[in-house]
Amino acid sequence: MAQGTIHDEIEKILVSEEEIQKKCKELGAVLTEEYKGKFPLAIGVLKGALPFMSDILRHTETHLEMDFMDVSSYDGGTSSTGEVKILKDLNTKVEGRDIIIVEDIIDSGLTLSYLVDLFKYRKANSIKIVTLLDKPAGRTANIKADLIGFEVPDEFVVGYGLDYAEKYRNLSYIGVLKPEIYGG
Ligand SMILES: O=P(O)(O)OC[C@H]1O[C@H](OP(=O)(O)OP(=O)(O)O)[C@H](O)[C@@H]1O
Ligand code: HPA
Repeated sequence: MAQGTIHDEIEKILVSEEEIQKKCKELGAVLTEEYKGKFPLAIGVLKGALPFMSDILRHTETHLEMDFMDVSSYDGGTSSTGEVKILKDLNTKVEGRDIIIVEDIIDSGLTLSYLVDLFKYRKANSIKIVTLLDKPAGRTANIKADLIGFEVPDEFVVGYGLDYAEKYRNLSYIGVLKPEIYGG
């Protein structure tokens, strides 16, 4: 990796670009099987899920519709505020639809449990959760994903959609920042 770039700010890589791409292919094939003959609504949770949504759905070989919701509970920091705010709602009706929620990470689980309750209330026919990362040690809400890419340890991770203070989303891998980056 080139010196003098954002890569210098990464202490270690937890999941490489190659591992992520291989997993997107595998998970896409699972979705292809599960939604054969159906027309699911894939909902990406902005902004973090954007790279994963793009990569996994390119390997999902069935008709599907895409929409996005922007919810936020981290306010740029490293711990959840505990309050989920809708910043942008869907343009699509959820009633009667088979929903695939695409997330980058389940940490406390608050974001997803809020969304699952919302889509149940809006009368979805079925709801499946697909997440690239699962951080079980962070969990406070009782929620599990149906499809998980990788389990990560109890550390704040960045890259491939995941940010710290809105930065690092453009890395092609998942890593942990050097401690001095949080210093100031
Ligand atoms: O399980 P939780 O503890 O709720 O954490 C997971 C959520 O937190 C992050 O989003 P954030 O609110 O930071 O918004 P962002 O995707 O725009 O960065 C992440 O992208 C998930 O959506
Ligand atoms: O570990 C994390 N990194 C970035 N964003 C997050 N949102 C929840 N957990 C995380």
